[in-house]
Amino acid sequence: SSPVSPSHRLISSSALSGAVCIPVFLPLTVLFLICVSQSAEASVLQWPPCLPSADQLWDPLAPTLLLAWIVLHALLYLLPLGKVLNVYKMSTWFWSVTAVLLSVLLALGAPLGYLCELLVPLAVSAVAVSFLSSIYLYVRSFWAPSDALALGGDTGNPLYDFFIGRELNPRIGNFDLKYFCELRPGLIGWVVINLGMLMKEAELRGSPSLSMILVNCFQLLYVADALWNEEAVLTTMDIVHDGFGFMLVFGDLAWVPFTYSLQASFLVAHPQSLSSLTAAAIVALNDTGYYIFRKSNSQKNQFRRDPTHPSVSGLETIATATGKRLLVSGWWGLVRHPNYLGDLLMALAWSLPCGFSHLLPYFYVVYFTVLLVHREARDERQCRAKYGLAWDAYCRRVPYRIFPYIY
Ligand SMILES: NC(=O)C1=CN([C@@H]2O[C@H](COP(=O)(O)OP(=O)(O)OC[C@H]3O[C@@H](n4cnc5c(N)ncnc54)[C@H](OP(=O)(O)O)[C@@H]3O)[C@@H](O)[C@H]2O)C=CC1
Ligand SMILES: CC(C)=CCC[C@@H](C)[C@H]1CC=C2C3=C(CC[C@@]21C)[C@@]1(C)CC[C@H](O)C(C)(C)[C@@H]1CC3
Repeated sequence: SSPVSPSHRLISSSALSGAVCIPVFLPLTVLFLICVSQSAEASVLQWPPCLPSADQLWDPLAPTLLLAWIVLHALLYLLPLGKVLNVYKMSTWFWSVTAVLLSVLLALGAPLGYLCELLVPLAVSAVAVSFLSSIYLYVRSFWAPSDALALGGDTGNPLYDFFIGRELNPRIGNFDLKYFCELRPGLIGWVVINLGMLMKEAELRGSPSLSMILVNCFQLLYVADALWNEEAVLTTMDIVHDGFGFMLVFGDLAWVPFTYSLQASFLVAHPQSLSSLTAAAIVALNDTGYYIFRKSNSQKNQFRRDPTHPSVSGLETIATATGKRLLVSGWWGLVRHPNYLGDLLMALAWSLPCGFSHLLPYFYVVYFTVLLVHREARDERQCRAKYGLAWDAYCRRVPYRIFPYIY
């Protein structure tokens, strides 16, 4: 007789091999990319590939700083301040606390530029914390009731379930682990690493370059926007559908801070000169991307919260069998994912200050295009299953997915 429970689903061999290879391949990719960004050649195509030597991997200061950083954010999250939505703590105020703390540290002369030397051991520590946290999440999921498990995260295959995550929203009391990790230590850590690179450049060359200032400002705007609009993260696929396993833990704690900061890390060792005119054009591109990203996300969020609100009540919609309506005019009538379009324009603007001499600063644009195209296909499948014929009607009415007249 088969020991497979009825809730267990069959997984393809390609999905299983992905779940086995990715936890090895992605951490190595992070170390490789940091190493390339700091090497003189900065070539991603160099053979043999650039990897840190064994003695570069470890510095006892790195895990100490990382754990202190995570604990600081957990304590700030636990403070009884800020609005609570369901069990989620909205704490925009806490962004200002972090900013004040950082300013005090800088005023006291904290050598933030030293983060540049610590990048590799910090990334190794973040990978170790990701593995340990994912093991904890996997084990504790066996005590969770079956309705707390993510669809698709309970296949019965330990490797796959460890990777995808069994439990949907693991919590310790009211402390939601997924929501905490998605928006706090990694995302804010990314901004701090950028700032460290800016300080390092100032130490080396007397002042930060225009390229470095642009990269820091663009990415700070992106992170501040995410924290300012933190309610919106509650409706993303990651929070609503995906289990909290290695993929998301590693994505939040290691991938985001250490690969999203590659442009800043590249600029420390590879200074670029930028004319004011080029800088102005890049700022215009980033602002256009941000405008599309913010307006389209806010339009959908407002419509989902209150379709009778004056800012969205005049928009054309189609009805679906679920009772929910779909927007077919405004931003969501331009393409089916206007928010991805804005995000991709910003991604390009973050790379352009690094010039055209190297591929590495464009890693983020390439990775992000692949991620969003894959995500769009996944969302499309879920929406078709949810809305059926109404979704097909929406697709006929708005034929392009991300880029008008192209894709
Ligand atoms: N920087 C990064 O690394 C990443 C950034 N992002 C960004 O995160 C943001 C959120 O992205 P994501 O969670 O993927 O998805 P979206 O915010 O695009 O949400 C998709 C959902 O919106 C609803 N929807 C789709 N079309 C319509 C319509 N016409 N009218 C009304 N509702 C509609 C559907 O849900 P329902 O109908 O159930 O409400 C659908 O499932 C994006 O801006 C993206 O760019 C995402 C991933 C990584
Ligand atoms: C290769 C790999 C490990 C992929 C894992 C994917 C994750 C890195 C991303 C999945 C969805 C994300 C979101 C954001 C960051 C990256 C991850 C975690 C996000 C927090 C960035 C800021 C945005 O404003 C956002 C809040 C909309 C966004 C939500 C999704």
